[in-house]
Amino acid sequence: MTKLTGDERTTALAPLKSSGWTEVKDRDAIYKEFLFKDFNEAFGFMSRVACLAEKMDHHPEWFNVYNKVQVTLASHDVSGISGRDVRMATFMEEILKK
Ligand SMILES: C[C@H](O)[C@H](O)[C@H]1CNC2=NC(N)=NC(=O)C2=N1
Repeated sequence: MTKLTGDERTTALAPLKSSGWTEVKDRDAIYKEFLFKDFNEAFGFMSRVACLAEKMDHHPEWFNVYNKVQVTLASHDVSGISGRDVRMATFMEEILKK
């Protein structure tokens, strides 16, 4: 995996930022808080992302309490944001629509 920098990073993050993702202050990572109807919905979301995470060998940092899922995405191997983070965040946005 390759760390995204400069214009490439800006371009890749633009659509995610318009979907509510923010850049983490003290590290090169992106963050979003998802709110669902209830725990069942929240955990269903996490289950689907978990399947992708295993397939991609790329894992979110996340915290869940009841209907809330707080997600931080970063690529540890490159200490920054890679295309894998963009792909995973994009997947999360797509499954919200289903
Ligand atoms: C050994 C294993 O393939 C690596 O540690 C993978 C696992 N999952 C990962 N997840 C994330 N978010 N970043 C990584 O760099 C990463 N690397």
